[in-house]
Order: sequence, then C-alpha cells, then structure tokens
Amino acid sequence: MFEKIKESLESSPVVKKGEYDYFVNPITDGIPLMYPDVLEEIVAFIKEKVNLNNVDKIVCVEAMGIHLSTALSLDTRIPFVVIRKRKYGLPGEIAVFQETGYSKQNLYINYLNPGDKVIVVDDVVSTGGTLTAVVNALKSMDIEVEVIVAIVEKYDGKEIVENETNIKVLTLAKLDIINGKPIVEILD
Ligand SMILES: O=P(O)(O)OC[C@H]1O[C@H](OP(=O)(O)OP(=O)(O)O)[C@H](O)[C@@H]1O
Ligand SMILES: Nc1nc2[nH]cnc2c(=O)[nH]1
Repeated sequence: MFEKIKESLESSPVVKKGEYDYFVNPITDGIPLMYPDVLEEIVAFIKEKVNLNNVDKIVCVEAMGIHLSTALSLDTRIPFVVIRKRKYGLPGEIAVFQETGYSKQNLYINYLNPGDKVIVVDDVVSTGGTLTAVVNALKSMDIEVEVIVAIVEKYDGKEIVENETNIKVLTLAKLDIINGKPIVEILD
C-alpha cells in the first residue's frame, strides 16, 4: 500500500531555499502532476485512521493543505475552512505568526468559533513552526482539535508539534534528506 506515494516522494527533486533543503512533490507543491489515485489514497488513509464522526470542520493552511482538504471534504461532506496568508480584517479575525525553515509571515484565522470540533490538515510538517503556531492559536480560541494530519513528516517535525501542542499528529510518510536525496519510509 502507498507504493506510488513512496516512489513519488523518493523521486522528489531537492532545491535549496537558503541553507534549507526543500523537496518538491505533488503532495506538497502541486508539481509535478498530482494524480487522482494519490488523492484518493490520502483520503482513504485519513478516513481509516481518524474518527470523523464528531468533526464539524476541516481546517487547513494555505496553500498546500487546500487540495488535500478539498478531496477529504468531497468524500466526507465535512466543510473546510482555510487559514490564509491574506489579512481580511473581518470581525474576529485572529493573526498567527508562522515561521518555517525558510519563511516568516502572518497567517489569518477566520470563521472558527469556540466549541468547534476540528481536524487540522496540512501537507508536511518539518520544523513544526506552522502547525505549532496554528494549533496553539486554535486551542486558545477554545476550539477542540481532535487530531492534526500532516501527510509527510520531515525530520523531527511530528514530535516537535506533539510536544508543543499535546495533540496527536497523524502522518503517512517520514522523509529525511540525506546528502541532498530524499529517504522515505511509509508509516502505515
Ligand atoms: O513545519 P514547518 O517548517 O512549519 O513547514 C511546514 C509548512 O511549510 C509549507 O508551507 P509554506 O508556508 O511553505 O506555504 P505553501 O503551503 O504555500 O507552500 C507547508 O505547506 C507547511 O504548512
Ligand atoms: N514542498 C515542501 N514544503 C515544505 N515545507 C517545509 N519544508 C518543506 C519541503 O522541504 N518541501
């Protein structure tokens, strides 16, 4: 199972963003081509591992949580909302500072309310900066985060986020970059 995802991740080109080794893959970048079979496998994986019965909303982070959340939403009929990099200035908007291995910026949370039961879906967790900031902001808004899904865990990202948020992070593949090449393990 997930052999296609493994092969695709293993063949990811690695480019430099400053000193940071950044792998490029359809799951995490939308390039090269994303095939529907891969999206279906990701949806099946999430549905098998997560009890979605009590989940009101899927929450994702722009940009590369959006295609995954769209596929999951179409299948499960659970609506989703996007944490955007754009400020709208809507009432109740919450700004969150995001820092990754290669970027820093604000993210903006809208249309989430105290008591919402959500899952957070993103493509990859690496330094853990994004998911830690987002999930701790959601917790401070009294939103119940049932689980965090990051399809790819890179380096120690999963452990970092679990330690910083006390919420379980579900991942499908572990990826390390060694001597400029992606080394991949499927975790199912
Ligand atoms: O664990 P971290 O080190 O925080 O990295 C993970 C984040 O990096 C990427 O987002 P990015 O901000 O590059 O935006 P994108 O989704 O638009 O590519 C990715 O989609 C995650 O949200
Ligand atoms: N595509 C991609 N996104 C990331 N987000 C954090 N690290 C990475 C990476 O290496 N590749």
